[in-house]
Amino acid sequence: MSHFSYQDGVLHAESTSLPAIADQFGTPTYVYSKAALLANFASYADACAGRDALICYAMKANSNLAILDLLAREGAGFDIVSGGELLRVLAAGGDPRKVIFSGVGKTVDEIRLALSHDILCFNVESIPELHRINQVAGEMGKTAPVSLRVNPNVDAKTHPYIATGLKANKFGVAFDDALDTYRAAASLPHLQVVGIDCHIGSQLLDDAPLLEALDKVIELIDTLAAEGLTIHHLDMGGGIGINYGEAGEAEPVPVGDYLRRVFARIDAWRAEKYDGKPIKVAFEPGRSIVGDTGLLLTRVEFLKPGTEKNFCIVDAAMNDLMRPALYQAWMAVQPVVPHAGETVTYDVVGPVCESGDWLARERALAVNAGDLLAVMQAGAYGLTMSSNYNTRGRAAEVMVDGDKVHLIRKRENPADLFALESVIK
Ligand SMILES: Cc1ncc(COP(=O)(O)O)c(C=O)c1O
Ligand SMILES: N[C@@H](CCCC[NH3+])C(=O)O
Repeated sequence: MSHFSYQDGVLHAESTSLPAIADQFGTPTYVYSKAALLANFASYADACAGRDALICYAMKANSNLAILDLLAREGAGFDIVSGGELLRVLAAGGDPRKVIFSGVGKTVDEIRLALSHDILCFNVESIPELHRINQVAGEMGKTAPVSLRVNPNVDAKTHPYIATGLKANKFGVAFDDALDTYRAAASLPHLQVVGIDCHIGSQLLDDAPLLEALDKVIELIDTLAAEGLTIHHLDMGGGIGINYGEAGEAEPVPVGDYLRRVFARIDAWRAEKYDGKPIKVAFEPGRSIVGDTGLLLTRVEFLKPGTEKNFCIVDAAMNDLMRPALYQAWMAVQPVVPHAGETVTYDVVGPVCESGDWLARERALAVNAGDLLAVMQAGAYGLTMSSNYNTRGRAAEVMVDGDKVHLIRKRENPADLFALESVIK
């Protein structure tokens, strides 16, 4: 069920009208639905019920403290990629013992911070990183729990910029080198090998590549077991996509179906080959938790007809939502109050000084200056990837809960943007 719907001809988030939000908070503003967020998390949690499983929300998708707090209260763990993200988890009251630390370039300070909070494990991506973690753990008198992120060389069949599991990608340890890398990890005194991880890419609509990766990972666990190395947790990464509403776009696999297939394979393998030994299963979903829970509310500034193209110039821009500029991503744009009128084909663009500053191309819209538009499915990789380019403050963020609206991030004002700068005296 969508938590964004037209009621009496006006687009609402739950039971709150978007024009009321624009009046109160201005535009551009990210608008999230609390009910949608909880429903998405529940689709993971329900499929994991009764199992030794952990859902580590990949907070890079949307790291607003209000979102982290709501998910932590539902029992979520977190997949982090920086010390800053760990500090956000702590600020939101999340449990560091449910934190998995991913990423190819963890610094000494970040490793120290993570060890001081006893995180669940480090997903390690190279041998030099193993040595660095071993050294820091030794200096702190600790043992660091590690998993290796293996790169199963599976084609995720997604946009090349967001595929991560191929040999040519910077991520993970090559599958063929995994055994040696595990041996290296096991030989280091301040590391404890606990798990295995893989993440092959994002916005996957079909789970076949994920299951193919799982089969390869299971094969590797068997090889490791034959060497006396027991794996206690298996991390499937994230990657399940959402429907962005483009014509002809395939439906994403339902989360529950995917998880059930993962568990079925793991159960069959454990019974047949792994002597029924326990294994915790972790998932790192990002987009499928928050993607369809948010939209970007923007107002039309000008209509600019042209000989080759017509432009609908809005007050949101690539700095607010860079997915279209960065990946040529297709995002749905809906009028907040649809009205009869001439339909014209527009490129919906922002005020930033770049030709790449567009949010949508070739869209048929009946629209006037001053109208509100909603860029849909903007809850993931929206505000977290935004910037201050052109000294534009980041958008406000609000969370709707029924007919209540909570401001969860104030709009940045220009003075905030240069507050850290100083002129040379
Ligand atoms: C290591 C890791 N885990 C999880 C995710 C979350 O992916 P998604 O938002 O596609 O679920 C990402 C981003 O692609 C990632 O790099
Ligand atoms: N940022 C990407 C997804 C990549 C996820 C990072 N591993 C997007 O907006 O689609």
